Amino acid sequence: MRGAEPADAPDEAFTLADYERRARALLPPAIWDFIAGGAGEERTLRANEAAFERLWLLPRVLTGAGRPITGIRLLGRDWPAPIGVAPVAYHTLVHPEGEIATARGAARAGLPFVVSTFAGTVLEDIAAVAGGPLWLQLYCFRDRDVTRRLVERAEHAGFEAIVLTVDAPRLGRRLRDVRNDFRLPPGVAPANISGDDFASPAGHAAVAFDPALDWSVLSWLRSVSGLPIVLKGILGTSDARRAVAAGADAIVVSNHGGRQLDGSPATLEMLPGIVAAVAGGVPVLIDGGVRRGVDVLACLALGAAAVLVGRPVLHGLTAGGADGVAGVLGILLDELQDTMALTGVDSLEAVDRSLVAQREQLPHLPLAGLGTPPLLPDAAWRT
Ligand SMILES: Cc1cc2nc3c(=O)[nH]c(=O)nc-3n(C[C@H](O)[C@H](O)[C@H](O)COP(=O)(O)O)c2cc1C
Ligand SMILES: CC(C)CC(=O)C(=O)O
Repeated sequence: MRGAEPADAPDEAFTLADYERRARALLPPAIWDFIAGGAGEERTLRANEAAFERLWLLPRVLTGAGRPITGIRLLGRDWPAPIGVAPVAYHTLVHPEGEIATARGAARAGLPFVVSTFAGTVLEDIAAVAGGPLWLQLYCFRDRDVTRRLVERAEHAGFEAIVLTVDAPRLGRRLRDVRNDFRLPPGVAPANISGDDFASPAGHAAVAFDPALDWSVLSWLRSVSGLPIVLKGILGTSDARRAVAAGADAIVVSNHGGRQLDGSPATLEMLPGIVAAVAGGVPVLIDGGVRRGVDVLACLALGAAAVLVGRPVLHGLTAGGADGVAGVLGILLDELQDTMALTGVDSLEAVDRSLVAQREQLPHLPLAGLGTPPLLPDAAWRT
């Protein structure tokens, strides 16, 4: 239960949870399930959000902090806030203008948009309305010509980075979709790749995705594009180190929103170890379960350079097209500013690990010592 919540879909949305309820009330159940669902028993899906419940922020008082400044610089570009739109397939499932409306909504905040390989609208059309950095998310297909053409088109259209998804040799077993025998509705299809039968996302991935990718894919990608390469789907420290050694320009700590390996840990739990392993070598982004400004600040306190947000953007798009996307991102940004002000910091450089504590590690709380393994093994807390 998140705060004072209305029982039904609210008329006005003040939180991302409000947008989620509105979207659920509007979408056909099988489409809702495709978006909301995860793999297997959805343990990882639940864990992503639950991990944030285990962290408290520790406010500092009388710090003299003024108006919060949320801007960051990443891969050579200024972002007005450390928040971007995660790559999500088929925005046309929930709104006829699909990614065009999403790009317009993100543009209002000037925030970046990572466009999926499976976008339902044309890359060049998205670029024409975008207002912040655009990155292309890439699935590497068995057919490297199809993959290469997609990268070349994106580069030509002004996309600024390639986000290679590395956690999907095939799709995870998403039981809601299996039970619903989920198919894309007529009129929803990828707009930037063609020739295959895309109706069943899992069936298509099984035949089209390269199931045997290895680290050499990075040098192949370098041979076809000069754009920065971001690896999305890193969850372990050794893979994070390997990514830096292999020349990745950034990584996204992600479990694909709990849609791939059910039983893998929450991204927030893995973040501190990965940040330590990477040791400043490349920026570390994170996605999975970010639903509030407090969650954004918690990720930054644990060393993330920025967060990506997936499902909430689709909820906004469902509820109100470009306005809804702008609404979702605007709420996150407002909440981040509130959180910074109330925590006593006015710039993101001032955000560090001393701002968070794992609730089980606070000795004076009744929950202390109940056996939950520490999220922050070497966490310092201030009392
Ligand atoms: C409906 C849906 C479609 C997705 N499509 C893609 C995709 O095409 N490529 C990709 O790398 N990740 C995809 N993802 C994963 C997201 O990029 C992201 O990792 C995840 O949604 C983050 O978690 P959140 O939804 O809790 O914010 C998808 C997620 C959802 C919910
Ligand atoms: C069409 C799918 C391959 C998109 C995806 O990555 C997902 O559903 O998680």
